[in-house]
Amino acid sequence: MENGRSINVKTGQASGGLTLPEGRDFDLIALGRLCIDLNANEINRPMEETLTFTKYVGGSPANIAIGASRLGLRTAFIGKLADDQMGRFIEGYLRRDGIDTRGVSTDRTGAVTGLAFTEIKSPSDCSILMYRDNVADLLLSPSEVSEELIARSRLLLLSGTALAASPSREAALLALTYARRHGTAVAFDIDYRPYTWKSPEETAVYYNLAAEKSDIIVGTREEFDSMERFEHNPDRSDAFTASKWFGHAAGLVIVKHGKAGSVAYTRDGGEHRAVSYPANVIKTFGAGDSYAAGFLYGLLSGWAVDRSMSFGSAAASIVVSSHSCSDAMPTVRQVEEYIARCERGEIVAN
Ligand SMILES: Nc1ncnc2c1ncn2[C@@H]1O[C@H](COP(=O)(O)OP(=O)(O)OP(=O)(O)O)[C@@H](O)[C@H]1O
Ligand SMILES: O=C(O)C[C@@H](O)[C@H](O)C(=O)CO
Repeated sequence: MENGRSINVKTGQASGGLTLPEGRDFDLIALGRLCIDLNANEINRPMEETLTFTKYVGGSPANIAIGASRLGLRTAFIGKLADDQMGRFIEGYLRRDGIDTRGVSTDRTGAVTGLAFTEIKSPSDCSILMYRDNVADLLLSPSEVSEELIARSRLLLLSGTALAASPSREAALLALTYARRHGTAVAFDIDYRPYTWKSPEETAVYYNLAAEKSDIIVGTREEFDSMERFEHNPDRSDAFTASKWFGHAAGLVIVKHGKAGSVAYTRDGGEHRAVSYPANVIKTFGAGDSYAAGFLYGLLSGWAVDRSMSFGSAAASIVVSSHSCSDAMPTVRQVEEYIARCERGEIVAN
């Protein structure tokens, strides 16, 4: 059965058997970094030749939270900001976007805001230069994680980079404990950023610890590979990956494959494949965050897995067709209009 651009290869329950709590004050609470993107204005050339940048709020979990809020989800954030102009810029942006920031604390030790300089050599050749020394986001401490906010939320979105260093690592693991204690669903976005970790072994150990307590795990094939260094999956099989996590708390495992689309496996045996929507791509990054926001919007709205994947895919096409990530996060109407335009053949991929 097809739903837009997703196909139920093996149908399970529409929701994949996943039950998200109802009757909470927040739909989604994100935990992780709040940073700044500096996207090159002179695109289609290396960063050595760029002179000017546009400043946006960045950080994968920040992008996802902004995307969720723009889609109408009641959204909160747990994180730590630098005590400087960048930190105040970010907090003001989140508040203006309707995101509850009472779980966001401010560092007083002189730590700084993480910067992501983005290089757009071509629509398909983009990279990110990240400055992450002494960043405030990794100083989030366990005592700054609000159990109450997590208990009042339907879903906790945990970004894997929060596990990269202490005390943020312990804060993230404590948030998972709170979520399990209060029946708050957990979506673990692997979000592997190599430069933030000391070794691949450390990455694998902590990612596996977090994933074992997660209901939904989403990542690229490469990100799942980084978690499987102690397993034998020579074919890099997505089905093998999913089956591993159904032996723990997971009910839903999504593997993203760039322009080729995505595949979702559910504990009840479902397998759903979604193709990407056409896009006039400016830059590829931001796809994962917008996909996650759109997909989680669908699940939290009670939609079936395949419909949620299709919606997330359309949101991703909108963001990769834009210069920014956070600013470009679409509303429901914008996603629906984009889908309609694609169905009328009005959008041609570059
Ligand atoms: N070039 C593209 N054109 C259209 N859709 C795309 C493109 N690249 C990615 N997408 C969509 O976005 C989804 C997630 O993209 P991807 O697999 O690149 O995740 P990611 O690597 O986490 O993204 P990011 O680059 O933001 O880190 C894909 O499943 C697809 O639906
Ligand atoms: O996640 C980061 O730190 C970088 C992001 O801010 C950037 O927008 C991106 O790469 C999104 O995928």
